Amino acid sequence: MIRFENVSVTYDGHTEPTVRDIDLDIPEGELVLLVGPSGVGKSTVLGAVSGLVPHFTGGTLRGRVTVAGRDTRTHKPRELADVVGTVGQDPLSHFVTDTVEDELAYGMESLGLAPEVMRRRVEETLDLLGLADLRDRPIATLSGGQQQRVAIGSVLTPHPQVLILDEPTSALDPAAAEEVLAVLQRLVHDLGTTVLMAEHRLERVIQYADQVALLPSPGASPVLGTPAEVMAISPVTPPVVDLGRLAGWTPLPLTVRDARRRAGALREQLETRSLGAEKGRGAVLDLRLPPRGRDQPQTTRTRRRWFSRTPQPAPQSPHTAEVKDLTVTRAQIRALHHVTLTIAPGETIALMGRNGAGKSTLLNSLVGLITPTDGTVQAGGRTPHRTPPPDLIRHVGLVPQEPLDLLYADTVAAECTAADTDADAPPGTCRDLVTQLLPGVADDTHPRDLSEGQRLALALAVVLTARPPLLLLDEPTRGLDYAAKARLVTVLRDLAAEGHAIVLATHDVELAAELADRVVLLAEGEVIADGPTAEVVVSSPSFAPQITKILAPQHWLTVAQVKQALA
Ligand SMILES: Nc1ncnc2c1ncn2[C@@H]1O[C@H](COP(=O)(O)OP(=O)(O)OP(=O)(O)O)[C@@H](O)[C@H]1O
Ligand SMILES: Nc1ncnc2c1ncn2[C@@H]1O[C@H](COP(=O)(O)OP(=O)(O)OP(=O)(O)O)[C@@H](O)[C@H]1O
Repeated sequence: MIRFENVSVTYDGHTEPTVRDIDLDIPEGELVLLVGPSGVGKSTVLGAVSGLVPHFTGGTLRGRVTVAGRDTRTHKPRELADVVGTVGQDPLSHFVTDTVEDELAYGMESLGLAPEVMRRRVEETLDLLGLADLRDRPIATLSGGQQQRVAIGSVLTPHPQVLILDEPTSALDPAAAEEVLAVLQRLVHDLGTTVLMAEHRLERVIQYADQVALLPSPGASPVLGTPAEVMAISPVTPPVVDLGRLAGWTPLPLTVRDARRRAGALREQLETRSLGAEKGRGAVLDLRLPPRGRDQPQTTRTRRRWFSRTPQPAPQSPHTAEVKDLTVTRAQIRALHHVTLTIAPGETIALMGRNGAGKSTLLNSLVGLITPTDGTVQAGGRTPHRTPPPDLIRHVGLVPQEPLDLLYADTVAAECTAADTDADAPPGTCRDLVTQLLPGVADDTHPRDLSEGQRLALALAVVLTARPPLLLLDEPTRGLDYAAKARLVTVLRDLAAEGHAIVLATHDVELAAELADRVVLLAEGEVIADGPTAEVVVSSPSFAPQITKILAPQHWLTVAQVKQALA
């Protein structure tokens, strides 16, 4: 159904091809997962199928890509629209209409489907993707995850033979991600739809894949095989596979269920190693990194420091930020309701909860982009929405869900120079941070042409240049591979050790397990849980990481903890 014959893509201004000599044959009715490190060319491969590469991106495509027999070099994306449905990494750039229902119908209208068919499919899709309550909503008022669901729904309604999805679950909460993947699997099984999907969070998707195509490194040929075959050699692997490797299990488990069946001996071993732990529980609290609260002596940290200067302390309050009784109503929609929260220096908080729960609204309130309807917000002793941005960036910085919202310059180098100037930081500060986060980002690249992961690294570096004592990150692992995520974790831990408070809104349960001291769970705009990570995630099946599920009833969170216990 999809065939690549000796395909190379060279973007304008690049001397070397981004992807090289790709031969790939994807049969009809299969769900194939495209995996590989950040920036390796996954979006480029997907774009070559939908025709966006090279028709919209520019550059040169050599070789031949055919979809359902049509050559994508001679057929523009418009001429493939009856066969291929595409969801890219940025749903907002897709939308052509203003409301949810219109958007779901749009693709079918362009194909001239009968009104009664359109009506039925819109209703089906609203139900399948949990969008019925939002049907009349303007798209601009939806949360990131709600928009991603609409974007997926809008390509499903015309029932294309081929679906091309670039990180379709990146903004979805864990339960919504499962729902969307189950819908895709049903299309594959019942309608014979062919799905090619790139996704970094393998823990969410690997069990749905018939085959996995791995791009191991830039310019290398793809390796196609069963999920188990590819995971055995892949540089990117989910926690369940990492645990399998650590425990020496063959074949490697791909699902929590597989791993639980094998985990008996490991659990026993861990039980005996977790000295002092009460029976039936692991030593998770003992083994976690020492709490990074403000009482921790900073001298215990030996890791290299990221910044030569220490962050400015909050002037009056012992807290970095305080939210009291905050209510935010936006266009008659109650986004937050009586939220009270204090954030201490050195603390890392994961803000979790379903799509639309109010996470971004809370972060935006802390950075002054939203004015409270009721209640108060203080950050660094200031009231954010009344503080001029040049002053505020030294107290609180937000890396938004869409990093491009923060980037204005034409090149990476110009963006970094501007960030150094705005923050009054030594020249080169921002550029060094970009390199540390994601090596290999070229100075003269336009931020728009960076891969998703590279853009995030740049936006994070821009914000960190001002060394704000309060750092806010909205869904920071979108587009990041496991290695980039590990580097992000290191950076954030170092910042926390220096006294920066960090709040991440995230659906990435593995990241929360790895990094957060504390989890605040929001539901429909209210705080429904606030406590130590181990307690909050372990008691919630949706938000528990893979290792917790595999080793329950013991309370382990990450492979690193298990490794440390076995050492
Ligand atoms: N339109 C473009 N012009 C120039 N370079 C581009 C363009 N699009 C992508 N690139 C470059 O090609 C490389 C591969 O990018 P691509 O987005 O395909 O990677 P990816 O594997 O999808 O990354 P991620 O996992 O971070 O989304 C990157 O170095 C990127 O900077
Ligand atoms: N501009 C807006 N106007 C009206 N309502 C809005 C607006 N932006 C967001 N909302 C609504 O406010 C609620 C909270 O949205 P918010 O973006 O804070 O959720 P979230 O928890 O960050 O979601 P996600 O996980 O999907 O990013 C949702 O019901 C959303 O639809």
